[in-house]
Amino acid sequence: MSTLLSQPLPITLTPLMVGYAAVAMLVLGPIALYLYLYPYTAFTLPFKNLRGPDPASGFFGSLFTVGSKPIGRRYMSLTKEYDASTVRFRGLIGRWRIASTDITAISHVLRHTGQWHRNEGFNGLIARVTGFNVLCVEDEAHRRQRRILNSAFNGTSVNAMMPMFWEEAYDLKANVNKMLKGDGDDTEIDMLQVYIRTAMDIIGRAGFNYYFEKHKGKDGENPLSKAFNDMINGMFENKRLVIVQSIFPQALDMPTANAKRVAKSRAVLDGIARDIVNSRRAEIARDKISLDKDSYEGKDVISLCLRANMSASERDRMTEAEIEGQIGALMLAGNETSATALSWATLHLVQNPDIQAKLREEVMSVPDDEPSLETLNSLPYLDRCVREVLRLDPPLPQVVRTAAVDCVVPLGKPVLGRDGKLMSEIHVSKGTDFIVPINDMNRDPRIWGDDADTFNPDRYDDASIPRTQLPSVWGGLLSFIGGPHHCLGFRFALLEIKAVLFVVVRNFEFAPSGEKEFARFSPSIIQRPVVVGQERKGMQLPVMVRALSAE
Ligand code: HEM
Repeated sequence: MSTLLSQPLPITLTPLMVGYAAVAMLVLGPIALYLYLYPYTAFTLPFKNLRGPDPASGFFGSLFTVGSKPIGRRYMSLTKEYDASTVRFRGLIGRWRIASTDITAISHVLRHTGQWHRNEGFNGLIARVTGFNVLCVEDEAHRRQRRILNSAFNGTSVNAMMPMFWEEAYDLKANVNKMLKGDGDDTEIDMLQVYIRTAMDIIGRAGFNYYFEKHKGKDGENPLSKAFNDMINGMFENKRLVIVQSIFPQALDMPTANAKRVAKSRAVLDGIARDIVNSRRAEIARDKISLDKDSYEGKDVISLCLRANMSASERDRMTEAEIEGQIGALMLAGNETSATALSWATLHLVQNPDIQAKLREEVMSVPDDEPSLETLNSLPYLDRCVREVLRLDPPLPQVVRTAAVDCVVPLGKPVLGRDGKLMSEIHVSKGTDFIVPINDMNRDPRIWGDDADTFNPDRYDDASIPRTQLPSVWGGLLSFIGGPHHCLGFRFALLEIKAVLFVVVRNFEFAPSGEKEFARFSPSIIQRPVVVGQERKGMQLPVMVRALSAE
């Protein structure tokens, strides 16, 4: 038998036969792929009994059907339409997704990080552009990185940042004053750009003791922010490319102009990150900075991580590349999120002059320009306004998790399946996406009251709000999510937002600029304000600003 098998087959391949085989593969390959992606996957889907829209397109599935639903009500309206808190629909190229407003299911998915990873395509993309940092690693690597990073994001470390938040907030005030016309009139200012600059300066100082302003090149640009922005634009500018790259991160290895641009910027970013980490390490080694000193120096995230790393056991340490990778992570996670939240806050204050006046009255009642942390945190209306902004306009409107293994998701309330039977759990196959609809849950009238779509900081006067606890790390809101991947920077973001709002509301008055209407737009991960009719200009927040001291 073995001798027979080792004999060459008595077939001689002629060029004609090779040609036929190639044609057969070209014809049959796509057919086989089609049958696998569509009828086969649908037939073998363990949750095929769930209700949901039938795919409208082979390639896009139901994405347009889902995308056409109003923002903030996207998944809520689907679940209403199909009378089931959990629905299924097909996404891109045959990939099935589950969306759920069932709190037990959401909680389960967010907490079971061994079974549910962040979207693998997205993790791959982030890893390629910023390295293997906390934003894109899972399981043991995530736990290890997070343990070290926690030392920099705990309450004590973040509270120590207060003086720096004040300095940056007053720097913002000086910048806005420079932009104002000298005659005391209102001036139109794009406050989003103002906040982006401030948030970047804050993350530079707090994250890695780096001053963007001080490190400018001959062209007047900061090389780190230039490399970072080039990389992000390279990733997100072309919407079609974003889709391709998030499914196949390997697309960034192809020698396209875009991929070369991203790789070039990544190399610059890596080089600067290495220099920054080396400088922070040298400072620690020289003991130039003592943590006891009454200064912010030496308390930035990277310095604190380096110190925590030194005292950790070898297996618990972050590698050199991982520490350097946190710089990109901080710039990615900590800049636009806070800047966007501040922009939404400003827009709500513009659209609600009574609320703006009430908030101003409160912040003006504080005698000190730079109140203590305790005083800032004890301002009830400021707290309610921040809470309401993050509820109604969470910078991340949703997060997606992907099943890393075949698993089961329990439901708090059974749903009626297509076969008319009740389902109390959902069996899920590896690779299925699960959407956590932050936006929708933050606007659920059952939790937040009948006026959940309205900006109303007074809703928290009612101690029974929120009526149900979401799996949340702060304020009962899903905005920073809950579970082991909850926002590492939530304390940081809250203090930053409060300090900046305190300063801007105390010093400036905001009013609408003409008849502009604003809309919510999520071209990538973050939901930003755009001006209706000027969507091509991208995110912006042009509002009229007047200095109060000029009155
Ligand atoms: C209003 C501002 C912010 C909001 C609404 C926000 C929200 C979120 C959300 C929803 C996640 C989970 C993402 C996911 O797992 O898919 C997240 C993760 C994260 N955020 Fe924030 N964030 C904000 C500001 C910040 C700031 C200022 C920093 C840093 C200084 C930061 C650092 C991080 C990090 C490192 C993670 C990854 C945590 C992990 O996976 O373990 N965030 N954030």
